[in-house]
Amino acid sequence: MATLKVECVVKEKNEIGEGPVWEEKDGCLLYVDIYGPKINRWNSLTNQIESMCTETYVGCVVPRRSGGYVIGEGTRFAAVDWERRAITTITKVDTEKTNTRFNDGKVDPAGRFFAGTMAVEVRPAELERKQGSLYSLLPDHSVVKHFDQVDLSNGLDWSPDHRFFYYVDSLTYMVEAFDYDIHTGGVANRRMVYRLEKDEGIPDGMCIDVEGKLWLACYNGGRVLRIDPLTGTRLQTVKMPVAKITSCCFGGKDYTDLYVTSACKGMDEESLAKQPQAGCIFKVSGLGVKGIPPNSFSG
Ligand SMILES: O=C(O)[C@H](O)[C@@H](O)[C@H](O)[C@H](O)CO
Ligand SMILES: [Zn+2]
Repeated sequence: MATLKVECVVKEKNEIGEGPVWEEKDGCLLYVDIYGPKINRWNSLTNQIESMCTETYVGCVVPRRSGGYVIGEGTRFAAVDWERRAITTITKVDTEKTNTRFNDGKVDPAGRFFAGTMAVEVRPAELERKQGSLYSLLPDHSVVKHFDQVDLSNGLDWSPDHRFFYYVDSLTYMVEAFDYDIHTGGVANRRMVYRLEKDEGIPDGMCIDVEGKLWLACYNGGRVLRIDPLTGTRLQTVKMPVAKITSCCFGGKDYTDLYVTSACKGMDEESLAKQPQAGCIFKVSGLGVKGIPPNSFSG
């Protein structure tokens, strides 16, 4: 059995590091700093970081099958030409709202880009409630609104057999499941999977492994949890060296390493001194489990 190891690999701090995605072809980790606002790309072989500023808060970035990326930025879905460092609007959401922004997002196994919105925070986790919605951007660039009344749209992923969609609205302190129809891209039959315990903090980003178990980043909880969504039980707790853990994805050789993002926004000097790695990105190895390669937006 491999031994568990937690290493700080990206030492450049993010205000809110989020949305990690492994790019196998170049051995790179793609992620955003929501408040940078920036899209970043860390090369695991050279240890170099390439960055690109966005106009406003950027919640998520995903690869695009035809090249480049798609982002959920402010209230628009936009296309990124990484070589040219150019961003063009695809379409807007939340057009009737004035104070929302995209947060976490991910591509489903059929190439649809799912991303949710939330009210812009006054302080971390302090915001006008019920302002968010969950959307998907389809290959023809039309948008589906799946539901509204969301407080803080966050982690999402699909079961390996595509039958379930797992979702976090952070302020519910739960992980929830829906039945998923991979043919229509529709979600139905919402129910609770796991409720966080007090010291586990606020549920944030998450990803799934090949065994269909969820890896959940716990903001203010300083840990990542492995949860069995079918039984609703916590299988494992991985303690991290900083409290504000925001998201995770599998990457590296055969997708056996878990890359974990964190934040430092809103921390005072005293807690920053105690947690000098807040905002950095960590690699957890030796978990003995594999992740699933990320999907690319097909439009
Ligand atoms: O990373 C995110 O998803 C949010 O945009 C952040 O603001 C925090 O994680 C949130 O405040 C904690 O719940
Ligand atoms: Zn998040």
